[in-house]
Amino acid sequence: MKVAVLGAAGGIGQALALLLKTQLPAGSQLSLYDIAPVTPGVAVDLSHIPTAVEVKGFAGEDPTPALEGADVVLISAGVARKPGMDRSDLFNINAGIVRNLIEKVAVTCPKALVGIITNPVNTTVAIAAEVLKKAGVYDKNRLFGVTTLDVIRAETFVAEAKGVDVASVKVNVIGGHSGVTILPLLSQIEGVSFSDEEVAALTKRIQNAGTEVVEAKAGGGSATLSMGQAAFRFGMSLIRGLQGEANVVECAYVDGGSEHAVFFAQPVLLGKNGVEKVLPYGDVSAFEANARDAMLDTLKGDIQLGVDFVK
Ligand SMILES: NC(=O)c1ccc[n+]([C@@H]2O[C@H](COP(=O)([O-])OP(=O)(O)OC[C@H]3O[C@@H](n4cnc5c(N)ncnc54)[C@H](O)[C@@H]3O)[C@@H](O)[C@H]2O)c1
Ligand SMILES: O=C(O)C[C@H](O)C(=O)O
Repeated sequence: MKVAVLGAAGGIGQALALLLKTQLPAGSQLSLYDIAPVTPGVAVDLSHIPTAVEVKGFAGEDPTPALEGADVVLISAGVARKPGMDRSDLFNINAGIVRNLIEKVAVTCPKALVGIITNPVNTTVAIAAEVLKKAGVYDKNRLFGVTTLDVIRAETFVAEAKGVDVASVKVNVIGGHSGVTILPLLSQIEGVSFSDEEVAALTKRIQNAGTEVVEAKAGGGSATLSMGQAAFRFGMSLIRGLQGEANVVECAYVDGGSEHAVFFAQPVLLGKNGVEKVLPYGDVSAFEANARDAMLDTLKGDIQLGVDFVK
């Protein structure tokens, strides 16, 4: 198994690379790429950790050597928010970065499963899809927007609020990855109940959790450590699916034939070809149905921005 991390010298990239180096299956290869010249050094640093995972680092303008033979590509290359910014404010810089990297993926490892972390995810995933279509290699089952951070936040905040074991809390988060497009389905969580006020407050906190971190870091970036963990969880699920493990399910932002939007985050069954099956997200409360319907114009607008960028 070869996993490539693009943006590997960054806050997310380094946290993710550390987790992958320590926990990828024995015999795996970890390939780190970033424009930052420090990247080969990050790889040397990690290579001193005694696990049976080979690490190589690549810097410079061309990610091709890092992508050769990759089974999974996780992309966190790009700029992060500062206080006062929305994720959409990152579009001007990150759209071009994702386009250029995906152009190389299309040529070098078109069969790889690609997870996009770079914001604005609602738009960068659409950009990636259009680039892959242009190159004639688009397979909707192999492209994912990584929304796992919303899931782990929801699990953490629910467990805190209800005083239950966090390991027992499972939450589907549907829609997209920004503001009102993040919709945790709190009504489905087994063993706990919420008042209307609690639902409203928890939903808002999960939607604003990225901003909570951006403000707490006071200009020093956005979530990196929790995102490293989220990307690791998602990347490992992709790998477990590729290896033929049964019942590997994660919520992800996919082109899955949703009735709501071309790209929509919901639970997907992962397998040897990426998305094995897009699963129904189940029953929702009236509050959740309203919130879902109310987000759709925003989500569709975000997607269209990505389509127009590549055309
Ligand atoms: N999907 C999510 O839930 C989620 C969560 C947190 C952050 N993010 C996003 O992830 C991205 C990265 O965040 P971060 O905190 O790691 O930022 P960071 O600034 O710490 O790291 C970004 C890295 O990307 C590299 N980079 C820039 N342009 C590049 C290019 N063309 N090719 C290769 N590497 C390039 C930089 O050198 C840097 O090392 C941001 O866009 C952020 O908004 C997404
Ligand atoms: O909020 C951000 O800008 C980063 C990320 O999307 C997050 O949810 O933490």
